[in-house]
Amino acid sequence: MQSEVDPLETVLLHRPGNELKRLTPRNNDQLLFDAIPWVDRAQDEHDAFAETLRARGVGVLLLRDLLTETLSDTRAQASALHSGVDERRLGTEVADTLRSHLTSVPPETLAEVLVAGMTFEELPASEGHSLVRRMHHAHDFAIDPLPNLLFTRDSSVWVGDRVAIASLLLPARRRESALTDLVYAYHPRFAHSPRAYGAHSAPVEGGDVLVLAPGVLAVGVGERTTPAGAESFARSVFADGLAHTVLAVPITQTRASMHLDTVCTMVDRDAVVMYPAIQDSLTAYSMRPVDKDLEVSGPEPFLEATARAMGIERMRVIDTGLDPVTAEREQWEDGNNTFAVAPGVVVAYERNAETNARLEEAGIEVLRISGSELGTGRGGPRCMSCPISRAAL
Ligand SMILES: NC(=O)NCCC[C@H](N)C(=O)O
Repeated sequence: MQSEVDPLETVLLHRPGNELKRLTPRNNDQLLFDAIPWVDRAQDEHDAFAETLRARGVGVLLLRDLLTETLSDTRAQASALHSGVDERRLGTEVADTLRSHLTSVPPETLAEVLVAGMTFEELPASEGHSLVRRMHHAHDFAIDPLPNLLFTRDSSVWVGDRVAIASLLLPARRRESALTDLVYAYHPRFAHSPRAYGAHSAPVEGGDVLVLAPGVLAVGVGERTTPAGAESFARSVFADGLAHTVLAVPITQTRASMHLDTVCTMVDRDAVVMYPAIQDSLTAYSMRPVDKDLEVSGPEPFLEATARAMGIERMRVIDTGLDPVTAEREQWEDGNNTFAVAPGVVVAYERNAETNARLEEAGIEVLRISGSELGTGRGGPRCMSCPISRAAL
């Protein structure tokens, strides 16, 4: 992975499943969804997204399949039970019973529990006495569901030939990286993939990381990725020789702009689509390696810093030219969260008609998908995809 826009070869997606059926008006805020999705329709939309990618020759890997295959390895199973069964929540009696039950189930069932979670009423029966069982409500979660696993972008990031397991900030998402970590550690397909960064480091989420060009990364710093996360990530990629410049890009700490890719994505080798409201104010600090340390300069305008680091004359911004209200509406609905499958070819939600029209006027091919249900989790095509390999041109 040398750039955001090189022709996509293989991508990791997660087809949403029963974990979405756990969302209620009482828990959706905490589980980071803005509405209650219609699950069958969300699955249809996701199938169409995967088919759009396959039709372009992309190899689509589904996280659920990889996880099930991974869990046939007993070391992976032990590690999954360690991260999935929380003794602090369950107490020793329930935790022991649950662990021994989950050790005896087939890998598909274990994968389902790890992804869709388990309520107290679904716990296996036991002979022992437990205050925990008596006092918890039947619908409380013994294992939390992971509805945001859909957004595979955020829990791991490939840079060059290395995979970095992201360190997710919010409790509702933290366990996602334990699952991706497991797949990369034990699935035969990834057996010898070298690692970068690690899930226990300072917070960095994949939606904040843009691979702008060979050796040049941008990392959004805002609601999810912290300054410490951006700096440690930069130190780690410099130590591994994966980059010569990392740009730390401050973004507003709001839900609308939770990651850098909600306001800016690359659509061509030298072009981005960007939320107009931030175009003139976005800045970047440049980090470069010097003698085992790093040098920090800036802040300076984002577009100048990126062009210089990439060695191009200027970064083109597809000027959506939208009036502020339409721009705000389409940004909220992930209009700027496009997913490049090749230089100048992106997948985008069809509902953002104005942004898509401007992209086409600028010569970008837009592959439209519907996302009215998928979008209830507040993420677009880029958020829902983790590119694993792109053809280096
Ligand atoms: N890269 C992204 O912007 N991902 C979208 C994540 C949405 C998810 N509901 C979250 O709040 O983390």
